[in-house]
Amino acid sequence: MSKQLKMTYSSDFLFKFLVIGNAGTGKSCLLHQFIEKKFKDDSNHTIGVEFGSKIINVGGKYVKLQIWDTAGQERFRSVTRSYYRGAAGALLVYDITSRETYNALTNWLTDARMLASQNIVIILCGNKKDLDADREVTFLEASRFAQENAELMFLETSALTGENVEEAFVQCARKILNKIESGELDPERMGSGIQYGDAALRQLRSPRRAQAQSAQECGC
Ligand SMILES: Nc1nc2c(ncn2[C@@H]2O[C@H](COP(=O)(O)OP(=O)(O)OP(=O)(O)O)[C@@H](O)[C@H]2O)c(=O)[nH]1
Repeated sequence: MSKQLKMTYSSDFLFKFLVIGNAGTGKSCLLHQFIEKKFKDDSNHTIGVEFGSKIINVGGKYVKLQIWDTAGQERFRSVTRSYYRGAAGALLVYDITSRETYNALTNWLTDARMLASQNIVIILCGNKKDLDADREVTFLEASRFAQENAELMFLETSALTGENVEEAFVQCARKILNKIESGELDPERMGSGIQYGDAALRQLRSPRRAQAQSAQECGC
């Protein structure tokens, strides 16, 4: 199968992802930039949740990300919280030009670990990196925050220029894959937020089919 076809039709894993953080930090724009490779310049507040999906190649494995972009506004919190369950990964977004969005990170982290899973893999994204002149949160303090909070991964991103957007999703997916490979995460555990994709299922099924065929052939 050609690489292009495999990208279109097959995946080894499916990961459920969340994008969380205060309203106006650029969550919908990050998702749009990731999927469409374009800046969404007419972005309105998200009502409840929106959905996007994309297949990425991580170290030779094809991973389908199913991404829930949640509304940051408090009035939607009860709806958005109901989508956290069983998420394997999350982008936790603040706006580098707004200290208020940075100060809210601890609450978002607590929610994610309580409602999704204690093992959820989170990457902290300081978005609007292009607005450096208006910066209210330094790179250094956010790096320290990330280190002090169970070693979150951390990147500054720009949904406007696209800088580090793909990297954020890929780094998060790579960490989940590493945890699967090391046995720390079990895709078969209920609520892991991970499923085998169609390519992996074909591989899992084919040895059995081969066994059944050889049993038939030998008549036992
Ligand atoms: N300069 C700049 N502006 C951005 C960037 N990302 C988003 N914005 C702007 O920030 C505003 C909010 O972006 P959204 O993506 O709608 O924010 P959100 O976090 O999804 O907001 P809610 O849906 O209310 O939670 C919009 O006016 C975007 O144009 C960025 O990287 N750079």
